Amino acid sequence: MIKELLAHIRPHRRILLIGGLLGLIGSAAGLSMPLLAKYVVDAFGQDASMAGPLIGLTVAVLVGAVVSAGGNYLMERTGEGIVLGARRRLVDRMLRLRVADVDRLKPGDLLSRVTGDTTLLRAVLTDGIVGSIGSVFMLVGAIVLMAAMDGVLLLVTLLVVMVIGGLVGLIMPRIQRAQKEAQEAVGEMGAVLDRALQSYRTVKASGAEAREIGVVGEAAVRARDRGLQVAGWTSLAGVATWMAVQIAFLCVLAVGGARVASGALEVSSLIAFLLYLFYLVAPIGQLVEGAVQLQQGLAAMTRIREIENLPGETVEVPPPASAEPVGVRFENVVFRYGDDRPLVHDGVGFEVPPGGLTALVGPSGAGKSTVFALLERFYEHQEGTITVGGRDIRDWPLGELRGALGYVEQDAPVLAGTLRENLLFAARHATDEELRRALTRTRLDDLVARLPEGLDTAVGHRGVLLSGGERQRVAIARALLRKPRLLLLDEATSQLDAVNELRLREVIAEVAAETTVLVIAHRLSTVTNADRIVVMDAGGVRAVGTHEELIGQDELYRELAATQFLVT
Ligand SMILES: Nc1ncnc2c1ncn2[C@@H]1O[C@H](COP(=O)(O)OP(=O)(O)OP(=O)(O)O)[C@@H](O)[C@H]1O
Repeated sequence: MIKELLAHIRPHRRILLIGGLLGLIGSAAGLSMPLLAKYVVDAFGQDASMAGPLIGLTVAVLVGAVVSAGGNYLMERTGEGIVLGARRRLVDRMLRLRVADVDRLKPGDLLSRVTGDTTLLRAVLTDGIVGSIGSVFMLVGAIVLMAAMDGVLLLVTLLVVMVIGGLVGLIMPRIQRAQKEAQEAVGEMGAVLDRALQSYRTVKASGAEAREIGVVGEAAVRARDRGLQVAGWTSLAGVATWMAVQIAFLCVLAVGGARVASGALEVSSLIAFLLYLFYLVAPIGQLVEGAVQLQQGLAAMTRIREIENLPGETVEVPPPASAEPVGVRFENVVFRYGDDRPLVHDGVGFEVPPGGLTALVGPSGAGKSTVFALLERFYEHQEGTITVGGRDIRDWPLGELRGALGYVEQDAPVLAGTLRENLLFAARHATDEELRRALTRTRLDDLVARLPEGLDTAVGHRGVLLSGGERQRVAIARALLRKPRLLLLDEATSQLDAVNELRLREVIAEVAAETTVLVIAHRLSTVTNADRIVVMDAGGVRAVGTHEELIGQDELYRELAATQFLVT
C-alpha cells in the first residue's frame, strides 16, 4: 500500500526533491539560530562586539523565511499535481467500468472518492511524507547539536521523549481505524444525498423532505462522530508530545541547573540546549501529524484502489465499417443478474433477420429490457449464443459492436447542456443536414423553431426543461444520428401523445426500411404493423408471428391485445 502511495509521487519526484531541499535549507537556517544566540550571549559576557552574531542571526532568519516559503510553494504545487493525477486515473477508470459493476455501486459514494479521498492523498504525500523527512533532519540535527552541548542533558531528554513516544505509538492504530470509518461515513453521506437529489421531485411530491433531511443529517452526524474520534485521538497524541517536551524541559532545567552550579556546564550552553529542546516540539509534532496523515492516506488509498481494481472495458469505437443492417439471433440464452439471483432468461431463442421492424412484447419483468442489456454487452449471458450480423457477440470487438447499435433506454436520459450537444452526443461529426433530417424525422423541428435559442437552448439538468415526450424524441434522434445497423428502442413510444405516436410509427417504419429495428413496447398499437412480434413470458419466448397470426395463435398475446382494446 505504501508502495502504491509512493507511485503517486514518482512523476513529481524532481520538483519534490527541490522543494524538500529548500525545506532542509530552511530547517538548517532555523537550527543555526540557537547556536548564534549562544554567541550573542557569550558576546555579552566577554564584552565583545555583538555585530557579527547579530548580522548572522538576521541573515539566518531571512534566509530561513524565504527558502521555507519557496519550498512550501513547490510542495503545494506538487500536491495539486498529485491530486490531479489521482483524479484523472480514477475518473478514467470509473467511466470505463462495466455496467454490471456500476449498477452495484452508489454514485454519491463514487463521487466522494473522486473529490474527497484524492484530496487526502495530497496531504499525506506532500505535508506528510516530505514534512516528516524534513522533521527527521531537524530532529537529528537538533540532537547532534544538543549532544555537542551536553551529553548528560541529552540522555535526560531522550529518556522522557521515548516514554511518551511509546504512548503515542499505542494511539496510532486507533486513529487509523477511526479515520477509515470517518471517510466511509462521508461516502455514505454523499450516497444518501445523491439519492435525494436524483429524485428531487419525488421527494417533494411525497412530502418526504423532512425525512430525507433527517437521513442525510444522520449520515452527516455519523461522519462528525467519526471525525471527532479522530480529533480526540490526534489531540491526545499532540498533548503527549507537548507534555514530553515540557517534562523534558523541567528535567533538563533541574539537572542542567545542578551542572551549571557545579561548573560542569556554561550558562550559555544551558540556554542554547533549552532552545534546542523547544526546537524539538515542531519536528516531533510534525512526525506525529505525518503519522496521522499516513493513516488518512492509507484509508483513502484503500477506497481509491477498490475502484481501480475493478475490471474496466477498453472500448475503441472505430468508424463504421458498413451501414448494412444486421440481424440478431438468440439461441438458448440463459442469464441471471447474479449468482444469487433468479434466472431472467431461461433458454431464450428467437431470430431477427436484417432490416425490418421486430417488436418484443410481454408482461412486465419478462426480461425484454434484459435482451437489450445483453446485446449491448452491459452484462454477459451465462449460456447459449447471441449473434449479431451472424457473428457471436463475444467475437465482436466491444467498440465495434456498440458502434453498430443505436440504443434508446427506457428512461431515455437527456444530459445537461444544449439541445445540440445532446443530439450530437453519440455522433460528434454529424453534418447540419443529417441533424436537420433527424429533427424532422422525430418531429422535433417544431420544438427547435419555438425555442428561444433553437438548438443552442440549454435543456437543464437531465433535460428537465423538456417535456417527457420531447426528451424521448431527443433520445431517439440522438440514436438515429449514429446511423445504427441495429436500432434498439426500449419503450420508446410510451410517453408520446397520440398524434406524435402515430408520426413516430411512420418514422420507425421509415427507419425499418433502412435498418433493423428492435422495439420493446407495452402499447401494442405502436407495433401492430411490425414485421414480426416476439412474445416473451417468464424467461422464455412463447410465440413469434405477426399481429394477425398471434391474435389467432397465442392466448397471452390475445389477452394483451384485448386489454388494450385492439381486439374485442
Ligand atoms: N440490473 C439489474 N440487476 C438485477 N436484477 C435486474 C436488473 N435489471 C433487471 N433485473 C431483474 O430482471 C428481471 C427482468 O427485467 P427486465 O427489465 O428485463 O424486464 P422487462 O420485461 O423489460 O420489464 P418491463 O416491461 O417492466 O420493463 C426483473 O425481475 C428485474 O427485477
